[in-house]
Amino acid sequence: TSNCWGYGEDDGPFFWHKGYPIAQGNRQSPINIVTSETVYDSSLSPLIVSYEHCTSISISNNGCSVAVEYADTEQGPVIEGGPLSDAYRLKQFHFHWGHKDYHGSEHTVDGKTYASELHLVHWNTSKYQTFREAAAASDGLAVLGVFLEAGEEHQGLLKITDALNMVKFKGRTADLKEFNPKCLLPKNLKYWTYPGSLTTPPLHESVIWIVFEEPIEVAKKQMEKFRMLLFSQEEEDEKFMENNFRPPQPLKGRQVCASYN
Ligand SMILES: NS(=O)(=O)c1ccc(C(=O)N2CCN(Cc3ccccc3)C2)cc1
Ligand SMILES: [Zn+2]
Repeated sequence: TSNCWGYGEDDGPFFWHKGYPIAQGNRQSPINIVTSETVYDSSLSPLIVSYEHCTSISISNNGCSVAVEYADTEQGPVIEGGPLSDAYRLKQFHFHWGHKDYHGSEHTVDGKTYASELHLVHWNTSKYQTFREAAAASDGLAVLGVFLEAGEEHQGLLKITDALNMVKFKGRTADLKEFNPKCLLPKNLKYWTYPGSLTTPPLHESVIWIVFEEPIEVAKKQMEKFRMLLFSQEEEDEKFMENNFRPPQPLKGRQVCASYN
């Protein structure tokens, strides 16, 4: 899909509102999470992550990130509980990252930026027939956000970072079977949750965000492998894929709930 939007000086997040007016809507993502203003919500039940049956299909460079896709089957990996009233099935996960380790995440915490942010994208299969339909509905998607910071090598992520050289160019896809993303979640599943949007066009306000407080550690050399990916196709001028993050958007009166006190 040749997008007419990107992350450059002339097609980046500050221009997206021209093609997608919702960019200036009332529940846009990401946001800066001000921890002193989050509200502990004792009614939030524990998040239930059922990733046992994990049939990953492939890893692909879609020109704005690198994504691992999952089969759309009944017994696929699902999440429920927490702020969710229905079961949401995992469709794909992808990452956002910076030119250097000091920035790259989309959400920020008291202004702190992380090297990268992993998004596990799920859709409400109780209420909608397809991902595309759910992606346009106010309670259609639930995305888990995991912060990545530079530190120890992440064993679980090695299978992903070692596959990146197979999808260097935009439009490339490679097999990636049986990858279970449970290993990418932090030990502590304390989270913040708030109503938001897709952070890329079409920016639909259809996401219940669940952002884990605890980052996972990945090695600097693993982060560097993301930065050798390209936004561009094989024949085009080489444009390294980096800084593919949208900056924090206005909260517009929304409340961020904490799953813990
Ligand atoms: N960064 S993020 O987690 O917020 C995120 C970004 C993109 C997607 C995603 O898979 N798509 C966005 C919608 N698009 C398909 C589509 C649907 C309706 C209309 C047009 C196009 C694919 C999901 C989550
Ligand atoms: Zn994302």
